[in-house]
Amino acid sequence: MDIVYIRELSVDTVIGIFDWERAHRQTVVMNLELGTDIRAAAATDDISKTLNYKAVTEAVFAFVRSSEFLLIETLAERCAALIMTEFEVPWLRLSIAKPGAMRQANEVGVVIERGTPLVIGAAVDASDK
Ligand SMILES: Nc1nc2c(c(=O)[nH]1)N=C([C@H](O)[C@@H](O)CO)CN2
Repeated sequence: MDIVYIRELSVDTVIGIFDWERAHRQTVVMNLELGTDIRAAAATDDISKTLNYKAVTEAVFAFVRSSEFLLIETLAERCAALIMTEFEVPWLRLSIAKPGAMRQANEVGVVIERGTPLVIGAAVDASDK
C-alpha cells in the first residue's frame, strides 16, 4: 500500500468541554496518512489518477473550521468518515492534537486508524513453491 500524507495541518475551531473552550476558538493540529495506490498516477503523470492532497486538505480544513464538537474523538471520527467517503480512501491513520490544552504537556490528542490497508501486488502462495 502506498500513502499520501498531510502533516501539521493547523485549523482554528471550537473544540472542548469547558465554557471557555466554547467561547474561544483553539488551534488543532492534524496529521493524516491516507492509503492509496500511486502507480497509475506515476505511470501517466496525471493528477486525476491520484489522491489529490490539495483537495483533501481543503475539504478537511473547511469541515474542521466550521465544526463545534466537544471531544477530539468525535472530530477525529467525523474527519475519518468524510475522507473515506468523499475520497474513496480504504485506510487511514489520523491524529488530532490540541497544543497547549494542558499546562503540563506540550500537546494532547488522539490517533485513530480506520479501514483496511490496500494490498498491492500479487500474493505469494506457499503452494506455488
Ligand atoms: N480523551 C479526551 N480527553 C479530554 C478531552 C477530549 O476531547 N478527549 N477534552 C478535554 C478538554 O476539552 C481539554 O482539552 C481542556 O483542558 C479534557 N479531556
